[in-house]
Amino acid sequence: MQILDTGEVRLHYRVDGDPSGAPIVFANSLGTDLRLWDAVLPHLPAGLRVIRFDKRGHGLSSQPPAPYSMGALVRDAETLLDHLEVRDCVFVGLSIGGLIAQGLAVKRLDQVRALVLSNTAAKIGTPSIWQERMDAVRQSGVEALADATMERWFSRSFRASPDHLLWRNMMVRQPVDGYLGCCAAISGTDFYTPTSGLRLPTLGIAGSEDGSTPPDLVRETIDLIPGSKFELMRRAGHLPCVEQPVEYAALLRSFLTDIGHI
Ligand SMILES: O=C(O)CC1=CCC(=O)O1
Repeated sequence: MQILDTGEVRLHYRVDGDPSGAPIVFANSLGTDLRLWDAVLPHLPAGLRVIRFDKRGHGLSSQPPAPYSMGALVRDAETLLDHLEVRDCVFVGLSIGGLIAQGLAVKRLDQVRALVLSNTAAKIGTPSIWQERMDAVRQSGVEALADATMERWFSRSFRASPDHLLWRNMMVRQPVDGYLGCCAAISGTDFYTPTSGLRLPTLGIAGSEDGSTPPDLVRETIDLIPGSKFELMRRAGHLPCVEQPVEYAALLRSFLTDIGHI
């Protein structure tokens, strides 16, 4: 377990794989921690330096009081990558992790050479949707959202298996400030204009049963970046890396090969 104290927040991160390999960085979604990628890692090509972290207010990172700004979340990733002396990484961001990915690519092209925008968009939801969620959490805690969230996160077939309950547990154990803080950051983010200016290899991944960022929404964002590629994972929800880790890793492998990262 490793911790970086940025002065604003203590960030929990993990580095696996080959310390001198080509870097790949994973940023997870609202209500999940870096274990989101556990099942994908064993299926990644050998020789990568694999970096994961818990964004502020999630997992084992510290919990500054809500609200957070997207600028702060991007700065956390930037500070961690500077600390680890990462240049030219492939940054894989899922959902809010994909917003962080877009913000970081706009700011630090020296750190990011390619993007994987998974189950994300340039703008996710509307301020009124996020306000409703924040009100519910303030009143009744994160658990109040859990059942509805499972329907957005997972396909019908995955929800029929008890495995999805582990992810429900992960979600309800996230600190209230972390959850609220990230809702506020998402609510205040519209990256359509900056993302339209990005020129770097990009892979978009969507899940056919994603109730949070449906395929058309993901595609609309991916199409903002010329030359990008889009993959639809069938029978998967918002977290295809959990439901279909082998297939998800295969998409990453093929993208990494295409761009000459491995
Ligand atoms: O909870 C959800 O609906 C899924 C989600 C939206 C943004 C994010 O990071 O996760």
